[in-house]
Amino acid sequence: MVPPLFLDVQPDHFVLDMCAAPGSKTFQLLEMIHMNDKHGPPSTGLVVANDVDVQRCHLLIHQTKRMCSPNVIVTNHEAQHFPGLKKGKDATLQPDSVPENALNSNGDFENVEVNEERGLLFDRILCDVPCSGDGTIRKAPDIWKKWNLGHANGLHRLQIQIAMRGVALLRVGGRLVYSTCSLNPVENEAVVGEVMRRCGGCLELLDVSSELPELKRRPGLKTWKVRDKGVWISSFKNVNKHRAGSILSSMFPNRNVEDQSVSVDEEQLSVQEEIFSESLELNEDNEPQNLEIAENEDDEISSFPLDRCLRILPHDQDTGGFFIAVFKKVSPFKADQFSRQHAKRQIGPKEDLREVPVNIRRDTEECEDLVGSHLDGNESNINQEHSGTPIKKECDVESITDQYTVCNNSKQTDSAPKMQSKSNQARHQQQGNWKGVDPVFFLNDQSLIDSIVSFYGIKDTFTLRGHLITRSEDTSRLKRIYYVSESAAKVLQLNFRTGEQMKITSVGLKIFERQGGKENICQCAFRIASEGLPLLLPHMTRQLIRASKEDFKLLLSVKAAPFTAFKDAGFVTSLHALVPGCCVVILDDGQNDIQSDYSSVTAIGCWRGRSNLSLLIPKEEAAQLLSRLFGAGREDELLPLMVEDASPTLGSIAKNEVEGGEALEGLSENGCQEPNFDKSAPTA
Ligand SMILES: C[S@@+](CC[C@H](N)C(=O)[O-])C[C@H]1O[C@@H](n2cnc3c(N)ncnc32)[C@H](O)[C@@H]1O
Repeated sequence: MVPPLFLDVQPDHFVLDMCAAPGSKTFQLLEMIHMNDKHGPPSTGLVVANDVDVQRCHLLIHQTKRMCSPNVIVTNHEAQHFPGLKKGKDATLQPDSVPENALNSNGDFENVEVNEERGLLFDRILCDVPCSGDGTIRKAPDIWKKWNLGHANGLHRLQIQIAMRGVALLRVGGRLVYSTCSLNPVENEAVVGEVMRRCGGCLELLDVSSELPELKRRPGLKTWKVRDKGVWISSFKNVNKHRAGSILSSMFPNRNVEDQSVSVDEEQLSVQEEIFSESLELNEDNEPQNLEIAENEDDEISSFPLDRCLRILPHDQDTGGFFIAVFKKVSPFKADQFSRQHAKRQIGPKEDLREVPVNIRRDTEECEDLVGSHLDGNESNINQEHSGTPIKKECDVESITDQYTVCNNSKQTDSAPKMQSKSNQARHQQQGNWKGVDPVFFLNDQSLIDSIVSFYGIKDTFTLRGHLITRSEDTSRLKRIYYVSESAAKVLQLNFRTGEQMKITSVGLKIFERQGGKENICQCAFRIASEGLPLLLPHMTRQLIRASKEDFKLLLSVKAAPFTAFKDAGFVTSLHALVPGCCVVILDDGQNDIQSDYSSVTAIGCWRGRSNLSLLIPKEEAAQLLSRLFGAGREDELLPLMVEDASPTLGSIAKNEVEGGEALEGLSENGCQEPNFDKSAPTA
């Protein structure tokens, strides 16, 4: 997908994807963060993927899990109120949760660039905002049936809010991409123009004409009209005062009509007419009607270089239609850049009330937190279907403080009921059974960590302390342990220190799982989770074993086999040498230098019993691997062959072993199947 390609993401970047679900662009961003992992040190970057909709966050989690990345945090916030993680009075410290040597005298990680004073700023931000979706009509024709003008007009305000919050959270020098899959200028150029107007000189609209030269694009519009109630309106001054709450001055090319010095660009207008020629025949209810053009035709033209925006038209290269604008933040945002006077002169009556209190709060100090709130406090007729956004009432003007999170923070909401209605809170967090927020605790149990490190022989170069998190504080009942990158750990720490403003729905790569009921026969209570195996493998020095193709195939086919079933005598000897418990079997196909390049290694988590070896991966996964590696067909077609090949006594030996009390009980925690020798292997 195109918008992330204009972000120029590097592996050490902190990236925020503000409206991320279902997550196709998040996946791309993660790929970019990890692009050097195979041949260099692991990424120090981070992707924070956010969406307001809890159900859609599920999709997002599913999508990001495919990447098996410890460098991602999924959050559930209104993007326009995404928390800045600055120091708050409810901050709860977890001083013991990170190794002391990892902290500097301020209690931060060394070299940390996130801290309570500055909050969390991002190098790259993607604002793929909710939109009317009219650019996707070819692939989703239903949108056309439901489309009406109100969609775009209703979303305009929210789109500005989200983009402004993005600017506030962007580091100076950072890039922000604003994108929609709509071709309506009200959702596109109008938003870009308004954001630039509000940000003064702190934001540059980049000319990206030399980037992705193969992409056919059209320039952004500099002039357009706004349609409302069957009328095309060319200037805010022509808006009926009863409509001024819905048709905002920011929807027009130039708020400041007195400053108009440029004449109408006929070419631009004709492009717009072409795009909207169909809609000229329809009213808001999609019914044909006679067009009425507003009397006063003072067509406005934007003074911003909006032609630097990109319009991707479906027929240019057989794609959907979409819009992209690429910004660079060149200096910190100052409140006085969007002065009270300027605001009063240029905005409509309703906006006036909202913006003044914000702008007089801080005159000259850096005011990053304020930008996103300019338009808060007004009713919104957002179309929920297209945007995926619940229709909502924003915070009151009184609540616009520099603590955005007051409106969103679940902890604070109870004590500040006026700031966000309970029903609004519930809508965001309690869709379905899932509350939308997962507790996060750093794992501090050093003896537990030591037992894991020693059992798997984990090298010093792979630090676990400070990187392991859990969902429960009680380590005796702990079921799963997750690994987070240093970048994610920093942000989690900052989140604790600033009062857990960030509502986290998913973080960490599952790396260890408790061995259900096997503790008495195993020195280590935790086995390796398959998601975490690729990360851990290069750092393991024990419980590793290599199998020939033939033996690997056998293992995948039968899922559990006695040691005697394997052909390679060296493999059998190594099996005996392993400590009972979880181990990793690596496919030794003679082609890869396993020691130096783990990236293309095939390895699976297994259980080394007293005298048999069984898989610790789900049956389906084993079947897929079998088919991918060996082109093998269905399991039941394959099994007799394998058994014949392996040993005539395979089934009976395995069965006896189980009956003899070997612990091979269900591996339900990660969905693995309990080996069932009666079903899977014929007895001799
Ligand atoms: C255009 S889709 C994003 C598509 C996504 N970037 C991708 O590539 O898969 C817009 C998303 O914005 C979310 N959304 C709507 N309003 C939001 C808000 N106020 N804050 C954050 N997300 C919002 C919707 O739930 C929806 O998932």
